[in-house]
Amino acid sequence: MKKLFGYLKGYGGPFSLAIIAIILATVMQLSVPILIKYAIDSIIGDVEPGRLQFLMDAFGKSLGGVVLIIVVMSLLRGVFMFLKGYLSSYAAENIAKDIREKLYTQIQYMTFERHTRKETGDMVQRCTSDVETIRRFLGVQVVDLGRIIFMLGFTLVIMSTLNAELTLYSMIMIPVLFFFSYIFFTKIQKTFKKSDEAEGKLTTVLQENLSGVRVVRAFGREEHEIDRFEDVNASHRNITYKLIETLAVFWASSDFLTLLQNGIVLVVGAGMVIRGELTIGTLTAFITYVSMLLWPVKQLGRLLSEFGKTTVSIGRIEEILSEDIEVDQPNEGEPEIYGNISFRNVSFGYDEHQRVLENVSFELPVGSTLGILGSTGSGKSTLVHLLQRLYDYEGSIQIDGHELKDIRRGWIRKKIGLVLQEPHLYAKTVKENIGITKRNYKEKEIFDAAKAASIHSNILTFKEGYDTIIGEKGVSLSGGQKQRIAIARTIIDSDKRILIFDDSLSAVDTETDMRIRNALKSRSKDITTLIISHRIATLAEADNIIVLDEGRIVQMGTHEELIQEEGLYKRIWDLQQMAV
Ligand SMILES: Nc1ncnc2c1ncn2[C@@H]1O[C@H](COP(=O)(O)OP(=O)(O)OP(=O)(O)O)[C@@H](O)[C@H]1O
Repeated sequence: MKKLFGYLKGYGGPFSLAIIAIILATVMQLSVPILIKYAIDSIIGDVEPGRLQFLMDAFGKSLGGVVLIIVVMSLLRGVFMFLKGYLSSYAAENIAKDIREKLYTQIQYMTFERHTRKETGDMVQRCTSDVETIRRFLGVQVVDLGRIIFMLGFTLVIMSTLNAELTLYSMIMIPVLFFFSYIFFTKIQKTFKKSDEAEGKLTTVLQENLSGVRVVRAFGREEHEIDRFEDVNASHRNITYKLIETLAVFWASSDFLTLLQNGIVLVVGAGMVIRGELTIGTLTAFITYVSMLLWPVKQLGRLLSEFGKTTVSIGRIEEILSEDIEVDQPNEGEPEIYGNISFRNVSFGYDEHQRVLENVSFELPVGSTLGILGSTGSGKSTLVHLLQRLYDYEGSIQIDGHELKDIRRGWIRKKIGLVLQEPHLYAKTVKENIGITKRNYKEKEIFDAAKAASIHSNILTFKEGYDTIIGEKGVSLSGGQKQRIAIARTIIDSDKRILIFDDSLSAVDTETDMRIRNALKSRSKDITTLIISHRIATLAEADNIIVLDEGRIVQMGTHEELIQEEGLYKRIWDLQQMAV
């Protein structure tokens, strides 16, 4: 509740005006039965107007005058309802926009560790459906709450002025209806949560399938994928069905209670009319007012159930907003980075029970190249993650003598260029993709980077050259072309003092691989480079090579040294030599 009102901050003005507008609309609505009573009793019939003498003074016995005023009031009600809709939507849309922005910013700064633990589909759902639930609640229900309270109070006052005894009869069902709504609200909350989770799972499966479509086709997993989707789809259907069923039971039962209440008033009221204790006009007004009285009670139930759903959504959003984010500490600085790297007894595990790196130590002077070889899962990418300060580590990692933990994350990442094996390219032009890190790259800089990455001549063969759009709406690139564009995108940035190629030359042939490495070397002699590769030819020219096995360095040396000693390096070298 506190959180919900927190969201309203800054939009109190439009919300208050919306509530005033809806109260005025309700006044117009509630006045109509009084006018009808007057018309029936005092204009058509011959009953003394009593408290309604003021109507007699204003309209005399003119039915036309009363009808006219009913029309005017209905029009005014329409105007006030429009204002309420306009103002509350304005506030709710802005609040939803604010929440989305907050979430997006949080996601940008959330620690990498938290990111890897979250399912993408679920996150997308929290940023869309859950925000939508809050928007709907604030845009419709909160303002309705003002109307409900006012309507309930005002209807009761009018009714009791007309006839206190019949008012009591009209209230019999109120506690029943309210209690019923409350139980329903408690029950439905869990189902709403389950429904949200099922929707999240559905989105996750869909998202995974779309992004992994090539793997699915390659392994002929279509049927398995369809089965998997059918499972989550069926479970989503079942939960939603149960939800709708429960809601239907609620609406039907509450309608029954309302009708029952109408019946009670009609029977008791008719008896009173027969006994001459009530006029027909008052009974007519009462029947209308009973519906008006029970509507807010029922709405209160609905509001409570929507509130249940909204609290679940708020909880899911707050869960993301309260996740750990990368926060700069006061001791973290922005020292000049040249590129001397030193790992001393570095150990790390994604969880406490399993070490992924164990006592890793090596020195990498500025401008030199380190080759990293190791079987899958041996910790190569993890080592690179640590260098980017994505995780905390044990031991010491120093860059130019500064402990990595004391260097601001944003600063060190600005200085380190990382090319992944499967880079993510944007659905933009080739030129925009290469120059993504800065807006104002000159064409020559883009061409030079592309040339160094051995992709320039390829790009020129595309239909629109550097202006060709990459991705679904444009050209489909091969794995090697993607890798080379990603290399060009990384090396164009002259701020980078350290370059990391995480198996990012795997999809290019040996010759292109060599051409790229030579071009990089001649571009800048003082950039420190780390190359992870399964291909010995890619690593052979490195100044130093480490071989990782289950997180430990098991061999270290130059290519010439390593092919002399027995071990993984020589075994792979021999195998690759044989293949050649
Ligand atoms: N985010 C993560 N959370 C938990 N465990 C992880 C995470 N990332 C990697 N691991 C585990 O850490 C170990 C090392 O993974 P890493 O990706 O560093 O290996 P790698 O040598 O780069 O492998 P590959 O050559 O296949 O890329 C593996 O056992 C892997 O399952």
